[in-house]
Amino acid sequence: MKIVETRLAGCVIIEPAVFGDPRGFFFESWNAERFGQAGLPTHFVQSNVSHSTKNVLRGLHYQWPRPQGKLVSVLQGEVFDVAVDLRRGSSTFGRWDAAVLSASNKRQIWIPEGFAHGFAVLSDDAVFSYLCTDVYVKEADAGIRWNDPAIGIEWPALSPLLSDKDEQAPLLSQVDPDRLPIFTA
Ligand SMILES: Cc1cn([C@H]2C[C@H](O)[C@@H](COP(=O)(O)OP(=O)(O)O[C@H]3O[C@H](C)C(=O)[C@H](O)[C@H]3O)O2)c(=O)[nH]c1=O
Repeated sequence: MKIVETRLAGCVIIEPAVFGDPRGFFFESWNAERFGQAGLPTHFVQSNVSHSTKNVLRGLHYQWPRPQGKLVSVLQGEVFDVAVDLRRGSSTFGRWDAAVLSASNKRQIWIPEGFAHGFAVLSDDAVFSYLCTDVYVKEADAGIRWNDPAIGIEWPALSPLLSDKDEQAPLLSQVDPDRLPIFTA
């Protein structure tokens, strides 16, 4: 397992050790002991799967209170995956980073609690799978606008298909600061 730092404090890309043979491949998508040794989470409480077609953009979502850390991966297709640090007090507050995750590159991203997360589908369709460190709490579900100029995410050229909720998401500047996560080292 290889860990690659991103521009965002605490957010890392994980390249699992992949074992190929004439039958196909095998890799551990999560191992509490190995993750613990790497300073990554050893406990998840919810696993999610979503299917999306080309140009679908889901995000940018976060949960506060009850923030969710997410270990995300792509089981089918390819996505442009984005994290934005929304933690008040973080050295990388308001900054974004992204990575292309695909079934073929098998890369994962660990997105700590307090980040907004989203992705855009680059392939014909994509199956997205992720583990969360807290459960979904509808009342705590929140989001910011995918194309907020103050954040300046450099999305691939696409005309995104968004949910109504995401279409209407606020700009970061429109969010009550008390509604934003707090950085905890
Ligand atoms: C997230 C979630 C949703 N739901 C229900 C609520 C809605 O009736 C339906 C679709 O929810 P939503 O449109 O919020 O789904 P996504 O747009 O895929 O949201 C996710 O997309 C971005 C990429 C994320 O990182 C979050 O995990 C999550 O916000 O599933 C649940 O029952 N449990 C859940 O954990």
